[in-house]
Amino acid sequence: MVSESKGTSSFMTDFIQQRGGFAVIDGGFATELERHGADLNDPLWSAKCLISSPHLVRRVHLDYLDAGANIIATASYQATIQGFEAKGFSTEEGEALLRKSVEIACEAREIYYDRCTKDSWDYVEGGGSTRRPVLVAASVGSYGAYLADGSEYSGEYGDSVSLETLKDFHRRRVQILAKSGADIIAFETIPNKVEAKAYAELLEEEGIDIPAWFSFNSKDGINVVSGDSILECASIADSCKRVVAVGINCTAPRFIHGLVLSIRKVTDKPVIVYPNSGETYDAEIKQWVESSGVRDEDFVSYVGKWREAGASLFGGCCRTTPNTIREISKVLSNKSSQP
Ligand SMILES: C[S+](C)CC[C@H](N)C(=O)O
Ligand SMILES: N[C@@H](CCS)C(=O)O
Ligand SMILES: [Zn+2]
Repeated sequence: MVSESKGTSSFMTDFIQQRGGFAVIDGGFATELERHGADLNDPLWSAKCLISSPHLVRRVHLDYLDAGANIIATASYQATIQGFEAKGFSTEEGEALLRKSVEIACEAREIYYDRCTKDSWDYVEGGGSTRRPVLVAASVGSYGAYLADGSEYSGEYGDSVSLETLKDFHRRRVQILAKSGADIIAFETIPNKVEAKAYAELLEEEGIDIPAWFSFNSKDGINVVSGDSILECASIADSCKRVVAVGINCTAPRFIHGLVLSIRKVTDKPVIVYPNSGETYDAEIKQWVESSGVRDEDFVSYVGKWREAGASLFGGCCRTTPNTIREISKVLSNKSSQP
């Protein structure tokens, strides 16, 4: 969609500007799959549904579009060729499943557009009728996500996993997703500096011609989960010309404000935030535990502050729902219409 580097660099700022200064991302994808009855106790986690229930994947995308999302992320967070091969699929079949994750999201977008037109939900701008544009973001989870042991929340891969190992691990998936019809690649829940570096080098070496966002996770509001400095991590993202937004996801809401301020110190690129509910993930049982009592409403009440701190893309991650996204959309639209 965007092939020139100039086009890539202004891709997200233009999108945000056209939307009125902010954009809304979707919420917990796996969470909504589970709400519809999916059992994600599997090494592929949410990506299992690409095989077992693609109709549910499409349904979840539509739930988030109906809730007001401007950007939907594909079911490929834990979809890797290596993971599919471990299930007995061929390399070609694994590659096809990756493409399918984007195809389903694009289908959902078409259904949504079609409904908007038929139901006249579209809005009128400059006299002509138009519809809310939606971006499809191809999700790429970390090597730790593939390990399926929750190590995207520690970022500790051991000494045997080098920068080159990580680049080789992600290379083919990134190549496939870049040519899949997605508008942007969402590198999410990045737990450490070396993986950010691997992504940045891959984007460059492979001449990836669609934009990307880098989103890190933190459990103390100061560093990313591995203990690496958020400033260093965000600087890697800032230096990579394909990266059009930098931020934080799958992190407790109470840490977001400080992290946005830190990221702002090292980049002028749009800042993206999509926190989780504040609960903790138990990888043994693949369940979220220890509710901190953060409710959708509490979460949403922080959004204005995050915007003041310099963020412009907002959504939710694990354990957030279409309700969260509906509330975020409402809060932001109300703020924008205020004098
Ligand atoms: C973002 S976490 C909740 C994803 C699931 C994890 N990688 C696992 O497989 O247990
Ligand atoms: N977007 C992912 C989770 C990232 S932590 C999913 O829900 O599949
Ligand atoms: Zn998450």
